Amino acid sequence: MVLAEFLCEGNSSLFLAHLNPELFAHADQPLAGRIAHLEQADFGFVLDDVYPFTDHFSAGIDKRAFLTSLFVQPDLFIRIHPGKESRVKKTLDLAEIKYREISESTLALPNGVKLDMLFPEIAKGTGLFEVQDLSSQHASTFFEPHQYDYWWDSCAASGGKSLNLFHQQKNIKLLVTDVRENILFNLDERFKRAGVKDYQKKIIDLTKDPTLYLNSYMFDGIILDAPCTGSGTWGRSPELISQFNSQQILTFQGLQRSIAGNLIKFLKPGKPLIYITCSVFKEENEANVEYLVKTYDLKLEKLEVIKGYERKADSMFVARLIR
Ligand SMILES: C[S@@+](CC[C@H](N)C(=O)[O-])C[C@H]1O[C@@H](n2cnc3c(N)ncnc32)[C@H](O)[C@@H]1O
Repeated sequence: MVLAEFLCEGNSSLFLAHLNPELFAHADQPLAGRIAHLEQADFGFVLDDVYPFTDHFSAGIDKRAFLTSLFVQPDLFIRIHPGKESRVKKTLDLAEIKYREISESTLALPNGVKLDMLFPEIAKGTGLFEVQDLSSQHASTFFEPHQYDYWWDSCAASGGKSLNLFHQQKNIKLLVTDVRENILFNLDERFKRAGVKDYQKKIIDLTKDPTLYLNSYMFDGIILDAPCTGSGTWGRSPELISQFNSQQILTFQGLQRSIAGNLIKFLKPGKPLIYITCSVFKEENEANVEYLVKTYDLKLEKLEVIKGYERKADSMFVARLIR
């Protein structure tokens, strides 16, 4: 507990000042310095013990930077609906909320800001912004939809990625599916607020062949934002680290392969499958891309390990594969 206070709260911890004044004397250092201090001192602290799955990391992940980021609360990111930018920023300025402007429409807010109290009009159905992690917003730049395309968001949940798609290109047809009926009710609410009316919705378990539901549909793009370990998001929910067992990685890999395998025949030749995870494990990321390329003769156009840990955001993976 004392070590957690030292790492997460630093010299703002009165608890630490009271319980361990000796350690408190080092608490004004930056986080990297506090970690180094604990490693050298006699506390038995080993940074690797905090997240014992680093052998599974995707290529390019800086182990020490990633582990260090776990002691910092990620920011809360919003993506403002087109045309609503000045209205949202004015409300935040009036409430004296400090935010980082990532772009004209993307803001980073301190975690814990009560957006529903600041913007009560949202509860009445006014769409102003989407709460969406920065890395998730970045992954969506891989969509590149064209006018009049027909897209399928296959694991849509409450529709975060679909809304990105619509904001990139209004004139598309969209099918959203998920295995969970309830989450698609949330999608309806969210789409309504965002003014999106024209979409089709189906509840489908994609571990089974969906031909019965889709007949001869063919899509210009398919988004597979796959169920995954979520290992790139555990900075927001560190309790999940201790509950996780590395054998689960291959279970998710199997699920992701099975879902992907059931989608591909519905993709028009020459069109993209956008494969996304919020995992930092290579088995769910590069290894799956390699598998999909080999098994279904897809062409890898580009992929990216999105290093959210460098930007107080989640870490994710995205690949654009062409049939
Ligand atoms: C990472 S979430 C998707 C998040 C969403 N795309 C967004 O941007 O908010 C993965 C989704 O896959 C769905 N899922 C899990 N197993 C599935 C299956 N067998 N068939 C279809 N969807 C499934 C889950 O219900 C969950 O909503």
